[in-house]
Amino acid sequence: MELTLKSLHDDRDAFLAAGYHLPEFDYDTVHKNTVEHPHWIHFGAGNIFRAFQANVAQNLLNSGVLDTGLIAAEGYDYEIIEKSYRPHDNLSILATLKADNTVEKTIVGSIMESLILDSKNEAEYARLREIFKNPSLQMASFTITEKGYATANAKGEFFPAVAADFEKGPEAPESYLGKVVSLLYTRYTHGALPIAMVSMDNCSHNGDKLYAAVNAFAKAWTDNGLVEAGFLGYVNDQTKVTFPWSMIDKITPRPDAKVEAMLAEDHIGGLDAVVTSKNTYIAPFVNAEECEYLVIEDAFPNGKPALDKGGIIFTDRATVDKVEKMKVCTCLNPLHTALAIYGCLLGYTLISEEMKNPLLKNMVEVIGYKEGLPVVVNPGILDPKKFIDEVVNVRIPNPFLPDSPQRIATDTSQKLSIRFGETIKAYEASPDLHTEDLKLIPLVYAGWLRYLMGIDDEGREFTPSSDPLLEEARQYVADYELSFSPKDLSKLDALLANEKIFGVNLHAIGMDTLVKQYFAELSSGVGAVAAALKKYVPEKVTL
Ligand SMILES: NC(=O)C1=CN([C@@H]2O[C@H](COP(=O)(O)OP(=O)(O)OC[C@H]3O[C@@H](n4cnc5c(N)ncnc54)[C@H](O)[C@@H]3O)[C@@H](O)[C@H]2O)C=CC1
Ligand SMILES: O=P(O)(O)OC[C@H]1O[C@](O)(CO)[C@@H](O)[C@@H]1O
Repeated sequence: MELTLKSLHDDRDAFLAAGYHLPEFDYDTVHKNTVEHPHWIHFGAGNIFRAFQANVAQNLLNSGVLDTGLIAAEGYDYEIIEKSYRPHDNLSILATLKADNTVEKTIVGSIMESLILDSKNEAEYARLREIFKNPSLQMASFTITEKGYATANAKGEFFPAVAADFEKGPEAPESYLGKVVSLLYTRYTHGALPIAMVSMDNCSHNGDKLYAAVNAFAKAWTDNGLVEAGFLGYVNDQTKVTFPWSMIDKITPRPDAKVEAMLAEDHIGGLDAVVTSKNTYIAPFVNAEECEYLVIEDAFPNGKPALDKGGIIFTDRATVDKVEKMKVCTCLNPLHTALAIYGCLLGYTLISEEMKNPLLKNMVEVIGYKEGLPVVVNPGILDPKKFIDEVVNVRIPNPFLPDSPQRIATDTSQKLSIRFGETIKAYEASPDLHTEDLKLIPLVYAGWLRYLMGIDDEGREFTPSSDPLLEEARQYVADYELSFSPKDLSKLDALLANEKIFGVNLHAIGMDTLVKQYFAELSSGVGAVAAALKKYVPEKVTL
C-alpha cells in the first residue's frame, strides 16, 4: 500500500483490514468545491495542523457538515510541502495515541491543495492571490510558531527581509508576513472583501501578535505610498478584517520512530520521517494525543465554517483569555515546564516516565492544584479542576505519547514568566493569599538555574535545549560547580531581578532568598537534586 489517492482507491479493503479510518466523503466533489469556493486556508503546514485542524475538517466532511476542504500554505519551510505533502497527494496518517494503549489510525484527506507561499514561485503565488480574491474565503489561520510573527529583533530593529519589504511594497515580498499581507492587499483591491485572520499558535493573545505584524506592513506600505490609501483602514476595520484570539491545546510530539515502525508493519511504503534543512521534524504521518481543545474568539466578518459541530468552541474574547490563562498559567504548561527542567536534570527522556516518579508527580500536583488553582478565574466553558485532573491523570502520564522533557525545555527562558509569573502576581495582588506560601514554584526557578549549569544530577554534562537566552543566562551560573562548599550566591542577583524572565522581580518581592537557598542545595553535589525533591515535595498530596 502507498499513501496516495490511487492506493486509497485501489487498496481500500487492505487499508480497512489494517484498521485505518478512511475519508468518507466524495473526494472529487469536495476538491472541486474547494478550488472554486475556498472557505479556509491555513498557513504553517506543520504537525499540529495535520493532527488537529485537518482532522476536524475531515470529520465534518465525513458527516456532510462541510462541503469544502482545507488549503495548506507553507511560506517558511517549502520542503514540508515538497517532501511530505505532494508525494502523498496531501494525505497524511494521523496516529492517535490513546492513554488506554490503543492507537487509532486515520488517513486524513481533507487537505485539497498544498501551496508554496513564495513570491518567486509565480504559478503558486498566482493561485494564492486567486484564493484571496474569492468572496467565499472566510478564514486564514496560522500555526507558524510564536517567532513567526516577529518583525524585529530584541533590540527593536526590523529584520532585513521585513525592512526591505517595507520599502518594496506588496508586489514580490520576501518576508513571511510580507507575503501574507500582500495576499490580504489583493483581497482589498478586489472588493475589500471581509476575512478573519486567525492565529492558532500557542502564545498569549495570539491574535494581537498577528494584527501587530499585519498592521506594521499596512502602515509602512501606506507611509511609503506603495498601496492604495484605504488599505490601512481596511486592516483596521473590524467589519472587514479581524484577528481573533484563540487557545489551542493538543500535545503533538514530533513524528516518532516507534510509531513509524508500527505503521511500517501495515506495509505502507514511503513513510520515512525527515528533518528538513530548516529543522522541521516532518513525516507523512503525525502522532498526537487524543485530547484536544481549540477555543476561538467569535469574530468572523465573512461568516465561519461550522467548526463548532466538530468540537471547536467559539466564544467571546474575555473567555478565550481566561481559558488561555487557565491552561498556560496553571493547569498544563507550568506542570510541563517543571517536568521539563527536573526531567533533564534527572536523566529522563519521556514525560510519561517522570509521572511514575511519585515525587515528580506530587511536585506538579502541588504546583497545579495547591499553588496555581486558587488564583485561576473559571472561564465557565471549561472547568479548571476537571481540566487539570485530565492533564495530571490522563494526558501527561500517557505512556504511549512520545513526548520528552528535552522538547518542552526548549525556550524555557521565554516561558517562565507566563507560566509561573502570573500566579505570583496574583498572590501579590491578593489580600488573602501570601506569596511566601509558594514553595514549589521557587523550586522550579531554582531548578532552572541548576539546569543552566548543564550538569545532571549524576554529575554528567548534558546539552540544554535551544533557547534564545541560553548563553546569556548561563553566564550567571558559570562560576558554580557541584560542591558542598558554601557559595557566594550574589552572582545570581541580577538574573533573579529580571522581570522579563520571571514575570516579576524576584528580589523585589523577596522570593530570591528562597530560590537561592534551593539552588545552593540543588547544586551541593551529585544526587542533590533528588535529595532536594525528597526534602521539599510532600510525600502525600491531599487534593
Ligand atoms: N505541537 C504541539 O503540541 C502544539 C503546537 N501548537 C502551536 O503550533 C506551532 C507549530 O507546531 P507544530 O506544527 O507542531 O510544529 P512543526 O515544527 O511541525 O511546524 C512548524 C511550522 O511553523 C513554521 N515555521 C517555523 N518557523 C517559522 C518562522 N520563523 N516563520 C514562519 N513560519 C515558521 C514551519 O514552517 C511549520 O509550518 C507551535 O509553535 C505552537 O504555537 C499548539 C498546540 C500544540
Ligand atoms: O512547552 P511548549 O513548547 O509550549 O509545548 C507544550 C506542549 O503542550 C501544549 O501546550 C499542549 O497543547 C503544546 O503546545 C505542546 O505540545
